[in-house]
Amino acid sequence: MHQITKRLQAIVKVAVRIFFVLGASGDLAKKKTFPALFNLFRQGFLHPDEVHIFGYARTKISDDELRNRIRGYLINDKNASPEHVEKLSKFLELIKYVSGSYDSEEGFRLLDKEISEHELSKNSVEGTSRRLFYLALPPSVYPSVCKMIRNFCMNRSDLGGWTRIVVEKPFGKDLESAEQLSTQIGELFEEPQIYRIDHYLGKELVQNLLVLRFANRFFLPLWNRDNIDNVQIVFREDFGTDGRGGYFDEYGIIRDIIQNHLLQVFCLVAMEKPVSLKPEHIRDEKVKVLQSVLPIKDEEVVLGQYEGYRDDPTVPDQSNTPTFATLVLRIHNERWEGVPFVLKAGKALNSRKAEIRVQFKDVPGDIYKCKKQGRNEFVIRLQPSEAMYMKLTVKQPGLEMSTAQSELDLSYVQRYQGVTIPEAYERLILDTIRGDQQHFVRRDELKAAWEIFTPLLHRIDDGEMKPLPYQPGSRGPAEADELLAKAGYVQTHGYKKKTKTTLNPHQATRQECASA
Ligand SMILES: NC(=O)C1=CN([C@@H]2O[C@H](COP(=O)(O)OP(=O)(O)OC[C@H]3O[C@@H](n4cnc5c(N)ncnc54)[C@H](OP(=O)(O)O)[C@@H]3O)[C@@H](O)[C@H]2O)C=CC1
Ligand SMILES: O=C1O[C@H](COP(=O)(O)O)[C@@H](O)[C@H](O)[C@H]1O
Repeated sequence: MHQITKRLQAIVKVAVRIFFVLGASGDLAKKKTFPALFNLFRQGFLHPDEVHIFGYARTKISDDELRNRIRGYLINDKNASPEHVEKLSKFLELIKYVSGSYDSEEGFRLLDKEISEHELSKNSVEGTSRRLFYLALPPSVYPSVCKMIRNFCMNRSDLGGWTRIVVEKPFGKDLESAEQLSTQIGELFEEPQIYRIDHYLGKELVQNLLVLRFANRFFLPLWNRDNIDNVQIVFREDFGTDGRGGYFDEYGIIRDIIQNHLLQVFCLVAMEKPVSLKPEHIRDEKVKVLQSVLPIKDEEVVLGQYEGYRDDPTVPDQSNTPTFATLVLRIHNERWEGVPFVLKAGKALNSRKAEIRVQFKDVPGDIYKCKKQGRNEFVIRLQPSEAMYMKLTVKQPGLEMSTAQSELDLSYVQRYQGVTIPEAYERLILDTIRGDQQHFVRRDELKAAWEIFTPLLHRIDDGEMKPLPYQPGSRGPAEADELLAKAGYVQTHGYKKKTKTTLNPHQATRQECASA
């Protein structure tokens, strides 16, 4: 009886949440992890009486030195109100730093001792806190870190609480290494404790994809091979490897962006309707569509490397690593047979943009000769300036009966004025606290993703496929545009999307008519 009461007390009291940012001295921690935690704190999702944050890394610094390193990423000129400053100083007080290695008991025992002290100081029962370990670390140290957590830092599950780990991409380098990593981690933690984060799944418009597809009658009958000619999923950055050349050269653009971020978006665009919104039902459908992807053909791949990439001292002089790739995925199923999905990603290009472009087939029985105007397209811009718009043919306003391309435009900045769109990491960290794995990658999903790309990656690693040089600031190799055209994409010439003015719609129409 006494034992039961004690357990009940523990469960009732258990509210303490502890975040561990392992690799706290690194780039991701300061730019993304701590800012996301701060934003959650500011908005009241993390309560100062319940939460504590530990940074952990080998670098020998004090609590204050860590706080000073991250402070600049939590405040800026536009956001320095007295209220913000006060919240920031309260948040920084919650952070402590422990230094230790990633493969020895000492540091992790010290961490556990600190947690116990904290639990007791919060009048909670030792071992009962909810512990979230964020591995902001190179994947090479995941196995040893997970072992240390398992051996020395777990909550006592029979007393309540939980332990979860968040692991960052890249999860492995190919099918074999990813499976090996999954097995190593899987021997230490159950799948529901493992959160494989892909921050593209936390982006507002990526989260909107299933809503768009399955909550709108418009799209249900159109979303298939009968109506859609081709789909592009594009990521462009207008800067190079930016001090991360050493990391990047080991992975390349396919492992850095396409195998994870773009493939996740691809799944949401192409998968079938899940049985329900339960995370497992959604992830089941993602796995199915990945398993239906046909082997990638060499002639449907264009690789590039920007000129100057190898000037980075951390990049080998003979590097064969692509910084750009365009490739075609084809799905062998009833919905998508014959529809090319063109995935394109590149660094040091002419703009920074991520978008999905669904191009529809030509109108049959084209009495308006609108084929020459260009095809209908549905574009979902993930960033910058979230938007979705449909390019369509309309009557040109005026006395003449002529047609023109125009757009139905939902730009978030205009439609949702004053609404702050949360950062991807913020949303995903909140999911980990809530125990919602919908927007995280399941082990079998990861395996299916690597199955698609491993043969191609091995041919590139072996030097059998070579990247073409391209000018920084360009669109990438011209061959990529040729591949796109071969895949069936028809460029609309002479159309430019109109940005909205502040005029009311009536005035705008009159002005356009006047100038027409
Ligand atoms: N930076 C980014 O924008 C993004 C990063 N990621 C992923 O997040 C993870 C962390 O990335 P990032 O912060 O950039 O990485 P860093 O290179 O900055 O490494 C993070 C920390 O890990 C420790 N570390 C670095 N190299 C080693 C090593 N060889 N062995 C042991 N410890 C090491 C260092 O801490 P110390 O020496 O103090 O122990 C370092 O501060 C990676 O998996 C990366 O792929 C994912 C998306 C974006
Ligand atoms: O994971 C990564 O993503 C970033 C791009 O993220 P975004 O949210 O700014 O689009 C990329 O720069 C980096 O190379 C890659 O590792």
